[in-house]
Parts: sequence; structure tokens; C-alpha cells
Amino acid sequence: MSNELLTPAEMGEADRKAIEAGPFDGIKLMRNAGACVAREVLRRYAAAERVHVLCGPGNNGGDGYVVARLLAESGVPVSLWSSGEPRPGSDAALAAGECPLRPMPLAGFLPTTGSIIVDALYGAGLSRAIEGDTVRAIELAITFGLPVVAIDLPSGISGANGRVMGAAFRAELTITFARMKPGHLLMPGREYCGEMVLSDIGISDAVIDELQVCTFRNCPQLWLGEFPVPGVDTHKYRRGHVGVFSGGPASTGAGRLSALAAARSGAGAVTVLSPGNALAVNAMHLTSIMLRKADDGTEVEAFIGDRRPSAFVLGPGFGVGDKVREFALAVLAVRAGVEGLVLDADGITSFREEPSALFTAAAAPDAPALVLTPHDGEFARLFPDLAADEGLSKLERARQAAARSHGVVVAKGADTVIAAPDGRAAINANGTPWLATAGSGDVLAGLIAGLLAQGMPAFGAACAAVWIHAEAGARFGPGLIAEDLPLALAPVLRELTYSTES
Ligand SMILES: NC(=O)C1=CN([C@@H]2O[C@H](COP(=O)(O)OP(=O)(O)OC[C@H]3O[C@@H](n4cnc5c(N)ncnc54)[C@H](OP(=O)(O)O)[C@@H]3O)[C@@H](O)[C@H]2O)[C@@H](O)CC1
Ligand SMILES: [K+]
Repeated sequence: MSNELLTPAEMGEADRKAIEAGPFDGIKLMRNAGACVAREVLRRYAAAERVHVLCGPGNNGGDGYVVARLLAESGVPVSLWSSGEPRPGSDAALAAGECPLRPMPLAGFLPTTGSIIVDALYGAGLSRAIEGDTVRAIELAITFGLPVVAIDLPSGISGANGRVMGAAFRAELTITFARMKPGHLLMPGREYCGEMVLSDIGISDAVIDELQVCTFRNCPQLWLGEFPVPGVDTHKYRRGHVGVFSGGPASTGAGRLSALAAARSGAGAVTVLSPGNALAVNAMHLTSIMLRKADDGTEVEAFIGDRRPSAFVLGPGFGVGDKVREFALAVLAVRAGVEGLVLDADGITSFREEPSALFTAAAAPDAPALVLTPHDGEFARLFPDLAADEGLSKLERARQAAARSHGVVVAKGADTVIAAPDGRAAINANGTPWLATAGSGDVLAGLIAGLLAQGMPAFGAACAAVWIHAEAGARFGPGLIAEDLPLALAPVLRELTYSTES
């Protein structure tokens, strides 16, 4: 796999293990890294009048000395600036020694229009907020409107959590090595990185495997092996049956959006479970989707007994209150046949006073899988202490929430994080602002339930649904409303299904 995400500490460990294992020692890895960057600069910025290479005191700076040397050897006008001498004997000192250019102090940095900046000040070793000459260089890059190519990370961005430490370069291009880091995908880091290039510098997959990383970039590679593809001998109930709880007469649309998405995902049957007083409204808008009255826990249990549903969606448009708790706990008490419950929106908020009732029900052996899909506000209602802890990144928050709730947590946003109770987590990277529209979350909840109903394990189902949902939204683009999304899922699902057959 190449979709593991390594924290800066894990990347340092990978560097060390790779050097131990050979064939490349530290300076060779650094030369490989610098060569990847120089190649991209030559390819993309051939018209630049000058390249200003800004080098820090660590190995990120070492990469910069390699880039400066290679560009100068290619005949590119290069100016070299340094914020501090490399430590004697370090790989960076070796790289500086191989570079024929003499660095000027960063304090005197003055760029020219028509030039570009290669930012080799700080990468994985950023240990505190940046200040002084580096902040001034960032301001000059903005004032002159110069493209910035960042090596490994834009200086000032934490590779661990994507936060801006003091200030940071806004790169047009960021070139990183071996594996991406969480800070490349978490906001606001993702925005500061610009376009990302992942370069192979000779660190083998075997070295990465030894680290037993459990954080991933969310992409089909992560879950395609579990993606449900119907066999030729299937029938509709073998493809899973999703129950979606509807709100009252004035708020039935959200549930129907979930139901449509569940049906599009490939679930063989979908039933809207409606309060008696909303049956007529729902009936007027449903065709292939079934409808059944469910006013209390007994009616829900009767439905489960009669129709053997395999997954549920509870929350969209449902309203906050006791009934959510009753229905959620009834579903989580089933011990066979129900794969999972997706609790969204009002479903999450309804447990704010007593989250432990939900978490205990989800923790019971053989309980259906619980998938929680909170946006930031809902997350804070269920996990107020985690939300308030500024020391935690979104990744760490989601991971702790999953462990505590015994559920898969889909922490939504521009950088949606999906975390499982066993510690696995994925950061989504194909999100699109077109999905920021009413009802889009209802579609996501239905899609997760549809995949759960077809037997996809909960973490994979949640990751797949988030990716597919974003991909469909991005392809549709301007003009997207939630009603468009269920149909827009079809081409994405089709491509994934056919790709599992090749
Ligand atoms: N052979 C290898 O291992 C390979 C490594 N590679 C490259 O190495 C990079 C990681 O190198 P690194 O670990 O040396 O960290 P780096 O980002 O250069 O910074 C450390 C230096 O900066 C300083 N410093 C930190 N924050 C600061 C601040 N706010 N303001 C001022 N100073 C600050 C810090 O000082 P200290 O905290 O120790 O006082 C220390 O001197 C990685 O990103 C990749 O590009 C690739 O070539 C592949 C092969
Ligand atoms: K950098």
C-alpha cells in the first residue's frame, strides 16, 4: 500500500530503518529527495527567471542544498539563502558541502518578480512556532506574489496535525517523500500545501510495513477488497435490506434522501419506517422504496422480526428526543442479522445528556456496528471534552471518540476523518465544497447503511461511502443539490464495481 499516513516521528523512524536496511544511506536518500524536487521545478517552472532556495539548519535544508546544486548544474540562475548552518557531520552538512553556491543569510532575503521560491526551511522537524526571518520571508513571498515549491511540508505547517505554527508559506506545490503525513490532508494544512506530489526516494514498502501504521489516506485502495459486488445468483434480500426512520409529516425529506442513497448503493430493498401521521406524505413520494408504520419500539421490533433488515439509518429529519433513544437502543439490542446502525444528525444530538447509554449498547458483544456521522457541532454534543481539548488534532479527536463510543466515527468537514474503535483511521482528501448543501449528509448516512447492509465491514463501509459521496459531488460540480446526489452516485459505483472485476 502507499496510502499509509506517517507522522513526522514515524517518518523519522522510517528514514532510520531504511538507512539501516540499505542500499541508500542518509545522504543518498537526501540526494534522491533533492533530485525529485529539482526535476519537478525544471518541468513546471522552466520560465522562472531565478530560483531562490531557502535552506533551514536541518535535513529539510539539506534537501534544499541538493536542489540548489542540481538546478545550478542545469544552468538555472539560483540564489541560496540560509537561516542557520547545518550541524557539522550531518547529512545536511554533507549536502551543503557538495553545493558550489555560498548561502546568503536569510535575514537579507530579497526576491525579484519573475522568480520562484523553493522552501527548504523546515519540514518534519518543525518543533515550535516560526518567527523572525522566516516570517519575513513568508510575507515577502506574498507581497511579490511568487510561486512557492515546498519541500516535504510548507514551513510552518505541522506534519502531525496540519496546524499553522505562527505563520506558514502557501505553497503552489508540495513535494513529499515515501508517504504523505496527516498534516498534508488535515485542514488548514491541506490548503497550504497546494498541489501534492508524493515521490519515491528509495524507502521500501517493507520498511513502512514494519511500522504497523494504522492511519491512512482514504482512497479505494483502502477498501476496494471489501466492496460488495452481487453474485449472479443473488436476489433482492441477499443484497441487504435497509430500514430508514422518517421524521414527522413536516420533515420526511431527509429520511427519503437517505433511503434513495441506500437503494442506489446496491441494497436490494429499502423500507422507510414512518410515524403513522406521516405515512401519507411518504407514500406520495415513494415508488420502489417500501413504507411501514413505526410509532414505537414494539412496531420496530415487529418490523425487524418480519422483514429481517440488515442495516438502519436513524436521525435525518427525525427530531431530537426520547423516541430516538428508544429506537436506537432497540436496534442495537438485536443480536443477529442486523449489521449496523448509522446514527446521524438528531440521532446523535438525542444522546447528548446520556451518551454512555449509547456507548454501552454499542459495546455489547455481537451488537450491530454503530456508525456515528457528526459534523463539528454534533461531535461537541456527544464528546464535549474531546471537542474542547485544543491539544488534540481532528484525527486524534475522532480516534478517541471511536474508542470511547465503540463505534465508527465519521467526523465530517472539508477534511472528514473516519476512525474505528480498533485504532484505525483514515483522512478523506477528495472532498469538494459542492457537497456543502442541505441534505448532503442524509445521502451519506444512507450510503453507509446501504454498504453495511450488503455485508461491508463498518470501517470500510464508512470510508467507502465518504469517498464515493465526495467523488460524486465533485464530478457533478456547480448546481449540485442533495436530490441530485443519489443518481450522481451511480457512475462512481459503476466504475468501482467494474474495477473489482479486472
Ligand atoms: N536522511 C533523512 O533522514 C532524510 C530526511 N529528509 C528531509 O529531512 C527533513 C527532516 O529533517 P529534520 O528532522 O532535520 O528536521 P527539519 O525539518 O530540517 O528541522 C529541524 C531543524 O529546524 C530547527 N527548527 C525546528 N523548528 C524551528 C522553528 N520554528 N524555528 C527555528 N528553527 C526550528 C530545529 O532546531 P531544534 O528544534 O533542534 O532547536 C532543527 O535544527 C524532512 O522534512 C525531509 O525534508 C529527506 O531528505 C529524506 C532523507
Ligand atoms: K519546507
